[in-house]
Amino acid sequence: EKQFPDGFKFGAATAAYQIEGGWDEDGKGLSIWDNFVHEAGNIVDDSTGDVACDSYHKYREDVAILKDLGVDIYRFSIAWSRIMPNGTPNEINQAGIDYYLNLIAELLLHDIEPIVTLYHWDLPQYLENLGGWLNPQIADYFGDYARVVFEHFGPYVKYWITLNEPLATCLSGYGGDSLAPAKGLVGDGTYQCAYNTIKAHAKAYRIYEKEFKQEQGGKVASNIPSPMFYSKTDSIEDIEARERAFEFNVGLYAHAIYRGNWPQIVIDRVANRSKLEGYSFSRLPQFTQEEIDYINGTFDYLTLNSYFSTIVEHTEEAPIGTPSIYSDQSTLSSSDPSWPTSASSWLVSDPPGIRYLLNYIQEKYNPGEIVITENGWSTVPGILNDEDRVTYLKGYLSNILDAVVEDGINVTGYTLWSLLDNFEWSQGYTQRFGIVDVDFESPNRTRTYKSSAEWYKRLIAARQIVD
Ligand SMILES: CCCCCCCCCCCCC/C=C/[C@@H](O)[C@@H](N)CO[C@@H]1O[C@H](CO)[C@H](O)[C@H](O)[C@H]1O
Repeated sequence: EKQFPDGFKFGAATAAYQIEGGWDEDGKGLSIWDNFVHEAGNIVDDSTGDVACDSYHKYREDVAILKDLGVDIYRFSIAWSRIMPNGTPNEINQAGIDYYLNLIAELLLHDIEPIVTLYHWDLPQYLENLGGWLNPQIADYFGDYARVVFEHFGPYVKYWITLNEPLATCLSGYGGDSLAPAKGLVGDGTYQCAYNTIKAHAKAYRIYEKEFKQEQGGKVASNIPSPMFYSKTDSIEDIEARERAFEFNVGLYAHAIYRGNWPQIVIDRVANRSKLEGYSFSRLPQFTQEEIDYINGTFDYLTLNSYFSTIVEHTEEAPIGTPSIYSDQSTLSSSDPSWPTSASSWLVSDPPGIRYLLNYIQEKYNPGEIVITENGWSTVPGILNDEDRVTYLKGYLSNILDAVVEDGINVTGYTLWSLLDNFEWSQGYTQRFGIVDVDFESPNRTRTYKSSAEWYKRLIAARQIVD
């Protein structure tokens, strides 16, 4: 049997808003998610993350579970407004700092390495009032936040992720309305947000590089979510459509960091359509040469979230009308009917896709090291015997193993999404991604292993795919 290499690290992932609760405790400030969930109609089951898994109080129990599973790494995020209530450095909340120091200490005590995300979608509301990710100064605010994080936690953390899935923030939060702050600015907002998130990431990277790296010796990267994109046919049109889909969804956030500037196809198409729409400038902001040089190369590794595959085909150019990133992109996406479906409309299982994708990403960005920071499966609530999740994970991990052993891709870690059932954003508690069930009806938020947790524990112990 093929073995995962010795240095390969297994783990699990969570995010602050989805598990912590304690939304207004001990001096924490409000985030855009605290406000979004309290507005009726935004979350399908009208639930909130006010308590969620109550990990703010139960983190020791979470770490005990991680220890029992035998993981090497745990990916979690810091809630910006828990340590800086309004997002600015003029007020630091010591109780928030202590919470994360205690969590990290508990992890290290059990030989579990933290991998820490600075921003997993919970922007301090005060910064949103200033324009959020559309405010050109947000990179400076993020830089100040990053500095506080590195100062306090840097001695204990070696792997940093600046922003989780900027694609989701920009496309669904500012371009669309399914994530907070639901701005719905599909033609302009997505690009301005992308521009600012890239500059914020680069700022944090450069601060670390200049002020902390020598002493702390850690690695910093942004986060890239990507499905495997297949072209529907071998026609030139569909192959080009597949490239466009990749560049408009992945390249928009990765190209400037790994190769310099936006992808050329995005520059050309948005400029062209903007002109036809009557704009005197491109809706895609331009990087100056100085910005390109500052951003290019701001990575020490690559973190990849990947769950599914999609089939892309060319579609006729949309008539000039309301500006939209979708018309700029001009592609259609579909699924293969043979791919098993989950409780989430977008999540289908295509295990070989992850191996193709890893090869594609390696060739395109040559990042040196890749950590898969999210991959997982959703079910409806209440299922402890989650055989479909085990089948999915087995297929994906087996293909990841082949990518490492057969293809020589330097994937050094894997943090499964998710350790616990948790608050699944606008889907509330209707979709469950945990390998550990959480009883959201009980005040104790009782945790119970699913079959997948038992299976993952055996896999980690064996360091090979197990039945
Ligand atoms: C990555 C998307 C590229 C778009 C390519 C077009 C293909 C069309 C299909 C559209 C589906 C879009 C919905 C995608 C959603 C996921 O990528 C997103 N939910 C992943 O975010 C992480 O998901 C976890 C489980 O949902 C978890 O909630 C975590 O917090 C997120 O980081």
